[in-house]
Amino acid sequence: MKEPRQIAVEIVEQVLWQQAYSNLTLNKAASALDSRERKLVTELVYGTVKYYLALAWLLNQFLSKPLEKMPHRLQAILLVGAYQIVKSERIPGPAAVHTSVELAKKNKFTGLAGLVNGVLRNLLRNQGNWSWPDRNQDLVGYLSVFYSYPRWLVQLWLKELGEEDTEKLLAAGNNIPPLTLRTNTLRLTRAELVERLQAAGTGVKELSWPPEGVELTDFDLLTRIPGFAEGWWLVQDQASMQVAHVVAPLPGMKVLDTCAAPGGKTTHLAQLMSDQGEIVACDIHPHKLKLIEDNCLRLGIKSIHTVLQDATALPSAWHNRFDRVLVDAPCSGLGVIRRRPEIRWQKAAADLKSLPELQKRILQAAAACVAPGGILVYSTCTINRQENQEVARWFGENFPEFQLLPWEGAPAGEIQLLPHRENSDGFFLARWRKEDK
Ligand SMILES: C[S@@+](CC[C@H](N)C(=O)[O-])C[C@H]1O[C@@H](n2cnc3c(N)ncnc32)[C@H](O)[C@@H]1O
Repeated sequence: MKEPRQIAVEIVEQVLWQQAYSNLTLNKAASALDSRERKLVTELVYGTVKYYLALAWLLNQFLSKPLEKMPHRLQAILLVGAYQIVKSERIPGPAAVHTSVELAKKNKFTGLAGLVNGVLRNLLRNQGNWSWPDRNQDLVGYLSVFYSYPRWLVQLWLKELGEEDTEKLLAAGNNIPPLTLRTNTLRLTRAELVERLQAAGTGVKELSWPPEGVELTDFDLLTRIPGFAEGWWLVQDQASMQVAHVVAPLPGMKVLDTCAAPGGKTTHLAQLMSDQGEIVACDIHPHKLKLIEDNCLRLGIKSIHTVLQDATALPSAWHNRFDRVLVDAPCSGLGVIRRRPEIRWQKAAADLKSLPELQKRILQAAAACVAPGGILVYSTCTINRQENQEVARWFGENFPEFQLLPWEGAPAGEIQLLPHRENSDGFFLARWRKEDK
């Protein structure tokens, strides 16, 4: 059986240099660990991946050869060690140094164990005197290194949000997000869910909004929380839970969800419709349709049927047919960085370029499917004007038969939710009504 720090180092290596997802890789490793070990590995992986740039910057101050020139496994050992010294509040510095030296030896870097020892000891000794890029000389460099984000992303947000909001957003993206569940109100009420979770020893509290939302305050492993197989709940962020309420479908309606997998919002729509009516849930990837179907089965939903469909080319037979149409578009995901810290390293500015074109094509196809007097909602989980406000503006200019339709909290008919303001994921929503001919 491998020890937790060894597991953490291996996962960090896979996430930083082999494009692995931290949550999936962690889940796979987690089942073999006890609760204490799992918490440690989770903290080390998320913390090290998140603070990669800041930790590399600090390590490089005490290395004669750049960190980036070392083998990935050795870099991972040094980074995990540095994370424990720089950011972890519960691991004593000397223990972090000692365990990192042992890891270097176990991973066949015996000749470099002295270097690991020296660098981490130096880092520890200089606590309180670490130097960062000069904020006055190089604001982008400072924010990028201190908060550990790529330069292009800091530049993008500085341009869009200004210095104050950008700095708050960068800090919020490093916070540990709350774990929230949506009650499956087709099976039980929120009060019943809270009662049953508490009876099983899970710490839980009701969210002030939306009415189905609860936050887990104390739990061990998600899969051990009662009610998963019984379909009592689904994991969903508070911002994401807003979307179905903005779509606001009624029982008996015809609803089209153009980009529906894995089914978080589409199953929420079914709940709000008391599972009465018809929801057509499309996705372009066949394997993802299965995720929607599995969720429907677990949650006991019958009103959703899945269709393998490219949303840029929706069938003409669907034109003017749907009372509600949701476009929860493929996007850059910059609003969910606090949940998936590797997004910041695995994406590049160039990856964002083609998205607005795709989003516009989907919106255009979706607009044709809205029945007269029906409602169209556009949402993304990103913070990037080109994919959000710009796409919404383009739509408004090119589809005059649609009028922005405000809702409580969004008097302009569109809203950008920001993690540092709402303590939720970053989300964008816009809503229009099609004229009633
Ligand atoms: C943001 S996710 C949707 C999340 C989903 N609405 C939920 O709440 O669980 C975007 C989805 O769009 C799908 N997608 C990407 N391009 C598409 C296209 N051209 N047509 C239909 N679906 C597409 C992706 O496979 C992905 O599942």
